[in-house]
Amino acid sequence: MSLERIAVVGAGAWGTALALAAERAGREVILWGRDVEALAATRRNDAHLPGVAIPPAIEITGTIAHVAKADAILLATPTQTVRAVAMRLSAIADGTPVVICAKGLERSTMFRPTEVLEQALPPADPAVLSGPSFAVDVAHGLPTAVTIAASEPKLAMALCQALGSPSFRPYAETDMIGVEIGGAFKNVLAIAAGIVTGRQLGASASAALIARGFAELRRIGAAMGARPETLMGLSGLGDLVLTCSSVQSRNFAYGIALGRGEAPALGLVEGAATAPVAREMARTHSIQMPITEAVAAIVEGEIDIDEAILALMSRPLKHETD
Ligand SMILES: NC(=O)C1=CN([C@@H]2O[C@H](COP(=O)(O)OP(=O)(O)OC[C@H]3O[C@@H](n4cnc5c(N)ncnc54)[C@H](O)[C@@H]3O)[C@@H](O)[C@H]2O)C=CC1
Ligand SMILES: O=C(CO)COP(=O)(O)O
Repeated sequence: MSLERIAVVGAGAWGTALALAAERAGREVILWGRDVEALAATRRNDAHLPGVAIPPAIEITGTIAHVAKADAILLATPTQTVRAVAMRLSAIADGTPVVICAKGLERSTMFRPTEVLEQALPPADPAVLSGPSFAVDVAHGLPTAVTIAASEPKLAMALCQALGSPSFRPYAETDMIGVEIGGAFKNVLAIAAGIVTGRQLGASASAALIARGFAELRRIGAAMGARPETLMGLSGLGDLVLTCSSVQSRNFAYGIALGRGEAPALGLVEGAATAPVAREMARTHSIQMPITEAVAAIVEGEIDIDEAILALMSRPLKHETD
């Protein structure tokens, strides 16, 4: 299977970075977005990726019908918009592989984005791309590794071959549930890690948060049918470490602001939208996820931060691996 023409849907930070990665991999690239007149004229996305030039070989378009030319579509808009965008694609994408590049869970249904896609765009062949990868790093061609999962191994490998280059290394996987759960839950945990940093609770607390957060991720992954090895990989542990330790992460930065008692900056914070869904999912599966519960309660304004920290530290003592 050869995927020569790649369309990227969504011209924000991640969509633009992925278009650049695909172009570097030698593909013919179409970047579709809303309101892309300025982007097409200047070939710069200064709002999202300052200082990055978009090569002329990338076709920038606001006409969704152009996406129909593609052999595969990378869907890189925020999670809560995946359904609406997939419905727009339904008029043009007939069985074309669609790769979800968003990280989160749909608030209204608790669905993973590939489940949304299966419902909103039934002929699409869903796949998912996730892992530790800041758009700015990918845009600048810094070495990055991600996971691409599709239920059909040949499709996962064809997508890796289409997008892989010396600076962008995708690994093929078939466990879409594990890859999506890792990407969605690490954002919630990154908010918690940001709160720890913003509250100046110390490096020991940060490390404990990551380890106990990872325990929660493995528990919910097992309940949802993810393979444990997937969560040990790039889209689980890898992305958890990245976003729980870098101020470049919007989720981590949002948590820092909360921890400092400041008003968080406006912008896309997927973990804030996903936290209440993650909590609901944990409760539905009777999984103990106290950090996730605390983040959901904080972002929903149900509890204050000091109360949440005290509650976490005062839980009944237990065996570590229970
Ligand atoms: N920025 C990053 O470093 C990375 C982001 N992601 C994920 O990619 C997804 C998108 O994030 P970013 O690109 O960073 O966000 P962004 O805020 O930079 O861009 C979002 C883009 O989506 C567009 N958009 C929103 N609703 C739309 C709709 N209904 N139809 C068409 N376009 C719409 C906006 O106009 C904007 O261009 C998120 O789920 C995020 O978690 C994943 C890996 C890295
Ligand atoms: O998913 C990301 C890096 O892998 C980007 O994280 P933020 O959305 O927190 O910026």
